[in-house]
Amino acid sequence: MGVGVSFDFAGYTKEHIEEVVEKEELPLLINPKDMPFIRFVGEEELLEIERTAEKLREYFSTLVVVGMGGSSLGSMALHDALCYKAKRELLFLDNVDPLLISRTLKKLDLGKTLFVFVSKSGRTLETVAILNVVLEKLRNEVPNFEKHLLFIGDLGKSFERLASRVGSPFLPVPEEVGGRFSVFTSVALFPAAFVGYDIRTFIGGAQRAVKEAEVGLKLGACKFLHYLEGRINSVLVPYSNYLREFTEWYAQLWGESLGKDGKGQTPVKAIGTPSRHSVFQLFMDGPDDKVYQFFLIKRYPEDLVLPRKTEILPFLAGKRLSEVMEAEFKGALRALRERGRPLIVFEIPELSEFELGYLFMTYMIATVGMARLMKVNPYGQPAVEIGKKFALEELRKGE
Ligand SMILES: O=P(O)(O)OC[C@H]1O[C@](O)(CO)[C@@H](O)[C@@H]1O
Repeated sequence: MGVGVSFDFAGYTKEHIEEVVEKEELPLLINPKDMPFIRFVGEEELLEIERTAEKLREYFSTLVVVGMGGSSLGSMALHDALCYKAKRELLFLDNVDPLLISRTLKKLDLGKTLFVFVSKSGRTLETVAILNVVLEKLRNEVPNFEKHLLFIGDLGKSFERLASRVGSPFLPVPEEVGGRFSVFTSVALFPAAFVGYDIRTFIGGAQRAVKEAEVGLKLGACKFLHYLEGRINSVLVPYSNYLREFTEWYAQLWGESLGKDGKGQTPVKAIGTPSRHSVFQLFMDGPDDKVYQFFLIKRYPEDLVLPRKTEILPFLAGKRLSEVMEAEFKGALRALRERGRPLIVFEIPELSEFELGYLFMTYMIATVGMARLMKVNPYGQPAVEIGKKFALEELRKGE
């Protein structure tokens, strides 16, 4: 088990990257003060999450997670990758899009549905708006509506108070762990446990990544060197539809953590193989302003073999779809390499809890490492707050 990472430094040697890591003393960042997310949930808390999930699974077949940004993206990414083994339905409401909310609520069997509201601050506009719509509906349509609710958030904030007022369970998130770094807290662990994923193995993968923190730090250092060369875009190309949400999670992590003080590297998402037929022309022939991260799944949970005699392309006969995928992957790497484009390659043995834990944690470590090199604070998102304030002002007009 474990994720293989190889760097194709395009202009940099392995020694060069290691020199940056050493010179800037990045390994010193691996401590709970600089990286609060490496302090994993304790056994007691883990048991509480597991027990709550187990109990609620008896009554509910569907879980709807309502949360914005870091309060749902990690959970979504994990579920996207592991959905092939989910034992319950898991849905997400992460936008106030009226059509989305209305259609989702209409199709739910409310009697069998549990809603989990996730917000560290307990004040996020979108989450609170959806919460009120759902609450009203549950109050009108199901007996003991409070049994259909669970709240996750920071201790002492409004979600804890609301949970106690309505009599619903509440799971805390450590205050010092920011939303986009919270995938190893109740935020993502509870939904994962509810649908039947092995959250201990997921944490185990992350612990391995902390032990092998030099991988994450080198990832950060490598991307930083390319950033200095003018590579202001960071492209994620997973060869699997099931890592699409991982790229969304990554976009928040990389974007919100590093996009500060006029600096930043724009996260770009491009799923292999469809991206070959859309943006690859740009990747090959456009400006050299991107650093690429490719992800190959070595063993898919399900595979299909083509017939022994195929139409139109005879060389496909007897091949597995995963082989076609790998050929596409290798072809794309070779083409970009020949153009001198910088590549980082992840070989993921399989879509499993351990590998995902490793991947999430490696990227969080890389983010903090990169932030140190860029001299920005990876935590907080002051500029986001400005737009939030203006949106509230809009809503308060005419009060
Ligand atoms: O968990 P909360 O407080 O609802 O915040 C949701 C998201 O909003 C942000 O604060 C800003 O987008 C994110 O950093 C965070 O993950």
